Amino acid sequence: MLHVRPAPGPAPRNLSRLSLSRTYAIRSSSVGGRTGLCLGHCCRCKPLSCKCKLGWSSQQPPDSRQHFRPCSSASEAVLTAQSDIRKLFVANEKIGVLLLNLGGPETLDDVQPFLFNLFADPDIIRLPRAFRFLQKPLAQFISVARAPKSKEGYASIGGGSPLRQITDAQGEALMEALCGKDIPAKVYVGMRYWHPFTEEAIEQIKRDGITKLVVLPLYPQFSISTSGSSLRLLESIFREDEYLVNMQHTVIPSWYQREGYIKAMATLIEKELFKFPKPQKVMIFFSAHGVPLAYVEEAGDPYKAEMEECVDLIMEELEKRGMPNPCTLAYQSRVGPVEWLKPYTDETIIALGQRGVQSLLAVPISFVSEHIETLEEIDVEYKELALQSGIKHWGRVPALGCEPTFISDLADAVIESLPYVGAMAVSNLEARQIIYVQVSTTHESCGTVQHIFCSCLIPGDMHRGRVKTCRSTSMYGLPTVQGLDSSFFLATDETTPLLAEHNCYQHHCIKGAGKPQIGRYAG
Ligand SMILES: C=CC1=C(C)c2cc3[nH]c(cc4nc(cc5[nH]c(cc1n2)c(C)c5CCC(=O)O)C(CCC(=O)O)=C4C)c(C)c3C=C
Ligand SMILES: [Fe+2]
Repeated sequence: MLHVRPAPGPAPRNLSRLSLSRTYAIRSSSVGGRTGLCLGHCCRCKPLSCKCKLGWSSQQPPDSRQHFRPCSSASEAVLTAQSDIRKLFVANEKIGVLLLNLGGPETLDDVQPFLFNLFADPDIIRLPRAFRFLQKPLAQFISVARAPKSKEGYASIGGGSPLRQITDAQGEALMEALCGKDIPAKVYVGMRYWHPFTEEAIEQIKRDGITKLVVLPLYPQFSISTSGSSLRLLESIFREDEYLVNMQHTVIPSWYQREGYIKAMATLIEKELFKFPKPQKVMIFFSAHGVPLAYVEEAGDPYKAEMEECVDLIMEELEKRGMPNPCTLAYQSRVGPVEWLKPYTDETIIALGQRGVQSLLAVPISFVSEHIETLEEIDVEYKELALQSGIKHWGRVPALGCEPTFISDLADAVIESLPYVGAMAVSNLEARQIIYVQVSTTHESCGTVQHIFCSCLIPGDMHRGRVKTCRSTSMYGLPTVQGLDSSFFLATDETTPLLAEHNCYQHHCIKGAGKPQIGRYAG
């Protein structure tokens, strides 16, 4: 079935949630000793040109620790909410932002080992516990078998993935944007499957003596297979490391609903629409990277729900701008024999052609950099398929990359998360069992139920079977919703009975708990 929404679009939504962000904390752990990567210094902190009111010194001494010396007094701060945050969290602190991303092979020789790393990840190939010993042999087998096809793809886009360069540029831009907002911070890039690996970034963070860390996966929507996997790795790194145990941190697990991101996407779409002969007739075709269906249906991955909501928000923004175009959401890039999220992009393109759609604008929606699946799969394969299927006019929206509104919004997301950095004591989290929960708020005045966040992390094994039997310790959701204090919502088997009425908030267990219950945020 096609997920096609004709004009004029979805029911009106309360857009106040656009300002919501979500933060989580990770438990701490240990790390191997590799060289790390960081993106350098606060660009504006040059003598006499430093715009960071509470920023680093204008000097750049060889000892990186000195880069964090506050360079002005609190009296410079204006008494606004943001400047209060600055006063509280910037002075005498060394703030780090860790961007998490997938990573990609930089040369054709990297392709097979990169694929091995990817398939060896139990969040990518989810084997039952009893078969875990097969993970690496299987990864070896699949990576060798897939490498020739993947190499062809990477060869056709210049011999390697552009992901590292783009992510580095985003990190530089984010650092500049933070500095421009008077938050001096160092930005680090930690990739999941290729250099610079997350472990390398963490080593650099330790060497730099970061005291407050914001972890920001560069995936707008959360999936177990992407942000979840990276956060799980980070959690295992943090677990036994003395330094990391004491380093205050927070995580922004997804940010697809942020106003700046939505507006930046709408602007990119708008610009491309006007390249068509009849912009109002163009079908906006959102193509998201797929995940196996079982992730959503069995493991409770919020990816599909977040994706659909994200598309709705972008379409609402376009409607507000006078572009009530029809739109479709489909899922691409499936791998292997199992069923993935549907509708599939290729089948949808064919069906749209058969239905007489003349103009299609492809929008890559699950990733904010150009990569093999935009440059090869969409630009070459799907374009060809569309033209063969009778579609006359084809266009593609570029990935956000370093688009200024987007980067500025990421900087705001980091700043908004600062009050939550370190709010969670690691010791409180021992022996908790985590389940998936979806947290919603019900507006007393109108009765509207509004989705707030979906807690997700997650050792993968806990997704199997009934929630009540899960054994893993892991994620803790921290909703950063206006009107809530910074106490934590710990969705655990143990805390579930403790949840009691609290204002108008409800929690729903996605799996296992049946009926929605009135809950409270347990601090
Ligand atoms: C939100 C984005 C992504 C999701 C979800 C995702 C899930 C997922 N991916 C694979 C298998 C492969 N992915 C590959 C590359 C790749 N994947 C993403 C993003 C998501 N993956 C990106 C951005 C990239 C490209 C990186 C680059 O080098 O440019 C690949 C390798 C390429 C290929 O051979 O096709 C594989 C394989 C699975 C199995 C999965 C969910 C379980
Ligand atoms: Fe992928």
